[in-house]
Amino acid sequence: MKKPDVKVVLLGDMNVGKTSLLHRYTERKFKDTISTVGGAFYLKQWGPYNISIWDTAGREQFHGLGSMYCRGAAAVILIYDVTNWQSLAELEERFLSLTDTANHDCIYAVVGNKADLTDPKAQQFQDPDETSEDRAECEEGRTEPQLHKQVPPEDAVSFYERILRYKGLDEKSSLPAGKMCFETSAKTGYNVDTLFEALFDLVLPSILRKRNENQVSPTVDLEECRGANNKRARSSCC
Ligand SMILES: Nc1nc2c(ncn2[C@@H]2O[C@H](COP(=O)(O)OP(=O)(O)OP(=O)(O)O)[C@@H](O)[C@H]2O)c(=O)[nH]1
Ligand SMILES: [Mg+2]
Repeated sequence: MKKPDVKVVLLGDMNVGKTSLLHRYTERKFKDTISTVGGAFYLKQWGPYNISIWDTAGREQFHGLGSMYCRGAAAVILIYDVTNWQSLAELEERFLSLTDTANHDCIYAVVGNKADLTDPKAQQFQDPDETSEDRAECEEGRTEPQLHKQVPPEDAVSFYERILRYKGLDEKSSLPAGKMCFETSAKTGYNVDTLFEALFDLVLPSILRKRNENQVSPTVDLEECRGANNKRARSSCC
């Protein structure tokens, strides 16, 4: 298996659509999901780089695993459901502290999913890479968005600003909220490529730094090491 250059982690409460977003991006379809157990990852080839995208479980019982999944992350996508205000509150109360193990220069995106339920633009969007069969299935029962958006975009922006404060980052020298807050629909594909690809571009410096560090760090010749250890072992046993 190829070695990932960087890690991107999806975090958020159960049912917000983390797995569906990953399916939409990687498989170009919206399919049935079952609540994630533990976590799972997908390896994405991005030009010459390999990016691992980690899908985590939102259920309370797996909460303890979150900080393990975030260890060494170059980007964390914090996902809420636009029709559920509590899912945004949970990001701050339960999930933000899990990112303490992420890289010091980790990038954060705040994503309101299920925009198709509230926004005609997101509802009418068509993923150009979706097969006609998958699209027909998705179109079934399509009606005008009827649900009330419980989370206005300004609340997501305020949350992003609080993330920067929590991380001790200066707002002026950090990526602006306007660039890091998204509304998506895993169901129609609205903004899904935009989200992942914007992040991949932004983690590029992290990838290059890591590759550089690997090049300059002294390499250890295992064969030579083994030889030396054998010699030492031999000499100590006599
Ligand atoms: N309308 C609509 N429904 C969605 C969207 N994304 C996900 N869903 C539905 O929301 C439910 C939960 O989706 P999942 O992707 O399993 O949610 P999750 O965040 O991975 O949940 P856990 O694995 O339990 O943490 C499923 O019924 C999905 O079909 C979306 O963009 N629009
Ligand atoms: Mg899931």
